[in-house]
Amino acid sequence: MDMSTSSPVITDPVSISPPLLGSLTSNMMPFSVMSGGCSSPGMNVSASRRKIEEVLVNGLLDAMKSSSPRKKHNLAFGPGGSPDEDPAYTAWMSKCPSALTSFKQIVANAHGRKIAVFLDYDGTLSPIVDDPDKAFMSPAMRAAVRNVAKYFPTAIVSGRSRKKVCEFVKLKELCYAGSHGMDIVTSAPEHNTEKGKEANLFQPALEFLPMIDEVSKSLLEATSGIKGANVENNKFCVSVHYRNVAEKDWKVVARLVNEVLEAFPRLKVTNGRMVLEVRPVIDWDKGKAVEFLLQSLGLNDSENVIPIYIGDDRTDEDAFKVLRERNCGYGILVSQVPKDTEAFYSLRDPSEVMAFLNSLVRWKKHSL
Ligand SMILES: O=P(O)(O)OC[C@H]1O[C@H](O[C@H]2O[C@H](CO)[C@@H](O)[C@H](O)[C@H]2O)[C@H](O)[C@@H](O)[C@@H]1O
Repeated sequence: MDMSTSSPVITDPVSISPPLLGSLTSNMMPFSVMSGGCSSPGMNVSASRRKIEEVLVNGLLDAMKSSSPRKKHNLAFGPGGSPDEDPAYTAWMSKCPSALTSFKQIVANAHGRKIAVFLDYDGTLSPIVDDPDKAFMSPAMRAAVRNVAKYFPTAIVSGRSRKKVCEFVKLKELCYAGSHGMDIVTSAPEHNTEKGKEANLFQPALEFLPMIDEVSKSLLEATSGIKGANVENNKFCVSVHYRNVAEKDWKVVARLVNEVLEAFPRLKVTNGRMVLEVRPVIDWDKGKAVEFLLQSLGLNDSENVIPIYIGDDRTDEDAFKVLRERNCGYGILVSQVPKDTEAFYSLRDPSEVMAFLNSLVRWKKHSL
């Protein structure tokens, strides 16, 4: 079932951990053996195991199907169509209004306080494209981000490796958190309010580096026969892209990822936009990365600092949640379809993100 069409509000699936398979199967073994009916207990064990594997693979497949409903909705609008024609989208906008039309409200609280800007990369600063190596940022967007960073402490928080996202963004005046926040450099000196502090490197999953290399190779090998599959090593996590894989083969992708992950109980799978993300099971995400950045940049004073986080993906929800729970700042979801979100506001696409960033700069210049 394609969940993207079953409900007007899309609930992003929770992470799926194939390593669960190990504990589930070992717990179930005695039951399978004792349940009898089959002459060989071994056969029962493997039948149970196969059943559980099937459940996990199907769970992964459901998550894959629901992870990128945009195309379908765009098609529904027809050529030149707009989300405004979709009543579900209009209803959702009343809960998660446009950050552009709500701009005055957003900055109303900011007088005398400091705004800090956090930006996701793919789907936020660059449009989603078929080839992950070609997700370039436009020069106009780069200029907008550069200007924002002149006036506000600014960080990119991406699922990409830090190196790759730096190569795309090409701006020195920012902080970068790559690998979903597992690789952070705080090096924007003019915004580091803790004077004299050296640029910091923070890598909470350092011990996983050899494991990630290994799993990346295994995934590459396992999926090499699937047309359109693409494995991207993001240093502390690995992306298995299926955007260009025929839908009939998605289950094979799910099965192969599941099989590879059986040998890596300390890794888990989450899903993004047409991508399965393999990462360490550590308690670290983009939300934790934002907290870390606020702390290390001397911006932890929730009375006087307003963090704004803009992102489009399931992984950005962790950051939106942190801001909501701290009761400080705003999450802004980039989406053209209604989604369950912890964000307060929304923007439709990277062009609206650019307009919002430019508005922030204009507002700041006026208020100086
Ligand atoms: O946290 P982000 O900066 O948003 O990174 C999340 C993933 O983004 C990239 O994949 C997504 O964008 C690709 C290019 O537009 C697209 O082809 C793919 O389908 C999307 O999932 C990146 O390639 C992944 O490694 C990141 O994890």
